[in-house]
Amino acid sequence: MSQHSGRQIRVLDGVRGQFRDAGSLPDNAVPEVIGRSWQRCASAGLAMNRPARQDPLAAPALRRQRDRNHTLLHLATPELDLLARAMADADGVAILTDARGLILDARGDDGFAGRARRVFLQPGACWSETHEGTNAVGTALAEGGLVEVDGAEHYLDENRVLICTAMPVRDPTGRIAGVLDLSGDARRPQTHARALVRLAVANLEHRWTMQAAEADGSDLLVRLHSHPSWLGTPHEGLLAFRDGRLSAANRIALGLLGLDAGAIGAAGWDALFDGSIIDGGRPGGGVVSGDARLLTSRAGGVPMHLRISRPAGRPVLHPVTAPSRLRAAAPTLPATTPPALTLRGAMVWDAASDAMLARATRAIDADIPVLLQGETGTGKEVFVRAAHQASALRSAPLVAVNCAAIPEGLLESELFGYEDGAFTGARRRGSPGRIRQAEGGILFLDEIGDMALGLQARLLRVLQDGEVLPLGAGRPVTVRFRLVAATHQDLKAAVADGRFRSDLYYRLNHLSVTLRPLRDRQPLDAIIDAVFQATGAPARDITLDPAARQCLAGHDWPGNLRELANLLRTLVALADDGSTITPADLPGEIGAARPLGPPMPLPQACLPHTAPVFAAPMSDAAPMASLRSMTDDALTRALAAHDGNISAAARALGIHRATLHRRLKSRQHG
Ligand SMILES: Nc1ncnc2c1ncn2[C@@H]1O[C@H](COP(=O)(O)OP(=O)(O)OP(=O)(O)O)[C@@H](O)[C@H]1O
Repeated sequence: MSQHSGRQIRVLDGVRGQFRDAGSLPDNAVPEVIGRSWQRCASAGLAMNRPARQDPLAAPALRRQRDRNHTLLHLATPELDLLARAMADADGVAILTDARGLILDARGDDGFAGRARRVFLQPGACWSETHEGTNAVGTALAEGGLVEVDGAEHYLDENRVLICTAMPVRDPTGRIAGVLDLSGDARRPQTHARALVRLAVANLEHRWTMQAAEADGSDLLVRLHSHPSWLGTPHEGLLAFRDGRLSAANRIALGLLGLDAGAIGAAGWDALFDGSIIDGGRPGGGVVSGDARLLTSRAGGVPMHLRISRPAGRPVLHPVTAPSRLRAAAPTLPATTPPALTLRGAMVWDAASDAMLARATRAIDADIPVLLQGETGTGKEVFVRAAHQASALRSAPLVAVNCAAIPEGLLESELFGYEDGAFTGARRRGSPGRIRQAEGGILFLDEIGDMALGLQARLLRVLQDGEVLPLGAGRPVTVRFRLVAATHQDLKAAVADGRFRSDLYYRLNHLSVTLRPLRDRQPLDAIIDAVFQATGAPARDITLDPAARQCLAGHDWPGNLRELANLLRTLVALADDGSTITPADLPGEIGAARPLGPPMPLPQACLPHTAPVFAAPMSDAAPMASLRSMTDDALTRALAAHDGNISAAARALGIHRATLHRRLKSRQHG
C-alpha cells in the first residue's frame, strides 16, 4: 500500500498544487530525489496535467530492441520471474527496461497488467523522465540509484495510481544497461519492494560479472567484502583482473573500494590494495588463492577479506549456442584433410580458430569489447564477420571502418558524423557517422593502431559515456553498440611508445584474440589442401601434386592466408579442367622453397635453381637421404659459407630469414 496516510496524501496534493502554480516547493515536502526530479520535469516544460502520451513500439521494432539487449534480457529472466512471483498477491508487475527506460519485458498479475496498459506500463513504452515525468524507472536512470515513487509523488497526474520501485542494472564495465522495476496499484500493499529489487539487481550483476570474467579471459577473480561471512553470496564484491588491470567489477565491489566505473579498464592492483597477492616466498612467485586473506583498500583504508581464484578453471555459467550453430552449418572436409578442419563457405577453420571464435562470440553477446591482433592477412576481418554471424546480433548491423584506409582528416567525420553545414564540403543534411550506423550492432574498427591520438581521445569518450557528439552538433546522441577492434601492430608497444592511449587500450582489450600467422598453423599441408578445396578445384577435377604442396608448405607466407588463398585461386583459375598443379606451375620463389615435412626424396621440381649452396650437397647426397637430413646439410653449408650470418645464408638459400631461424630452431629440438 502507498506509504502515505490519508493526511499525507492531502498534504502532498497541496504541495503539487503549489508546485504547479508557483513552481516552488516547501522544505521537506517531498523526498529530495523527488523534488530534484520535479524540478527537472518542470524545466523541460512538462505539465503535471499532461495526459499520458505514448506511442509504444510495434512488434518488429520492439523485437529489434530486445535483440540489442539480448544479454540483459537473457540474464535478467530468473530475476524477472522471481519478482513477478513475489508480486503475485500484490497486484503488480515486474518490469525490465533498457538503458533509456524502454520497457523490454513486463511480467506479473494479469489483472493489474490490464490496468497498467492503460497508463502504458507495457513492453515497447518508454518510461524515461522525458516521457513520463517523475517515475521510478526514469528517475532511477536520472539519479543512478534505487528510487521509489509513491502515488502523488509521480509527476504526471495520470500516474498517481502507481507505486513503483526501480533500480538501474550496471554491466560489468559499470555502465547502466537497464532498470529492474516493481510497479503496482498505489492502493495495494507493496511490501519489501526495496529489498526485493535491491536483491534482484545484486544477483543479476553478480552473475553478469562472473560471466564477463569467464568470457574475457580474466586471469584473476577476486571476491571481497569487509566482513568474511558475505563472501560467496551475491552481496560480495567481485573484481576480475587481466594482465594486472581491473577488467570487470560489480557495483558492490566498486562501492566497497570507493571507486567509480572509470577504474574498470584503467586501475591496476596497486591502485586498489595496499599489499600483494603474489607469494614472494615461493619459486616463481605464484598467486595465492583459496583461503580469504586480509588486505587494506587504498581508497578507504578499510580492511577487506579477499578470496582469489582463476576464472578460467570455472565451468561456463551460460552455455553458448554459437559453436553448435556454427558446426551445424559447417561441412567437414573430405578424408584427405584432418577432421579438425572445417569449411564454411570459402573459409577454412581449424579447431583452434573455432575455439577462439566461440570465445569471441560469447564476449560479443555479453557486450565485452574484443581486440583482434594478428599479422596482415591472418583473417581478422573474416573472423569478425564469422563472429557477427554466430552472435545474437547477426540480424543487427556490422559496420566496418578501416582506420588506416581513411585519411586522418576525414576519419573524424566518418566515425562521429556531422550536422548539416558543419564544415566546408559537408554533405547537406549531415551524416550520422559510422558509430551511429552501428547502433544495436557491432562496430568493427580495423587497424585501430593507426588512429591519431586526438581521435583516440574522442573514441574513448564515446565508449565511456555511451554518447557521440557529431561535428557541429550541440547535443550528444546516445549510442549502444558492441565493439571489435583489430590491429596488426603490437598495441602494448605502441602504448609504451606513447603512440596509443593506455586508457583506450585497456577499454578495447577485454578479450584479446591473436590470430596466428600461417607459419605457426599446423599441419600446414592440411591447411593448404583445405584452402585449395575452397577454391572450387574439386568441382573442376583439378588436383594439387604432393610435390607442389610440399613447396607451398615450405614457403614463408608473409601475406598469410590472404597470400595463400590468392595464389591458389589464381592457379586454379589458370589450370585446365582435370589437370594437376605441379611445382612447375608455382611462382619462382615458391617453387624454389625448400619443402619441409615427412622424410621423402626431394622432388626434382622443388630443387632450387638459384641457390648455389644447395647444388653441391644435392649432387653429393645419397639417393635415399631423407629430405630433412639434406635440408640440415644445406643449412649448415650455407651458414658456414656466410660466416654464420643468418640474413646472408637465408638469401643464398632463397628463403626468408625467419624461415631459416625457424628451421634452425626445429633442428635444435630434434
Ligand atoms: N579462414 C580462412 N580461410 C580461407 N581464407 C581465408 C581465411 N581467412 C582469411 N582468408 C583469406 O585471406 C583474405 C584476407 O582476410 P582478412 O581481410 O580477414 O585478413 P586481415 O587479417 O583482416 O588482413 P589485414 O590486416 O591486411 O586487413 C581473405 O579475403 C581470404 O581470401
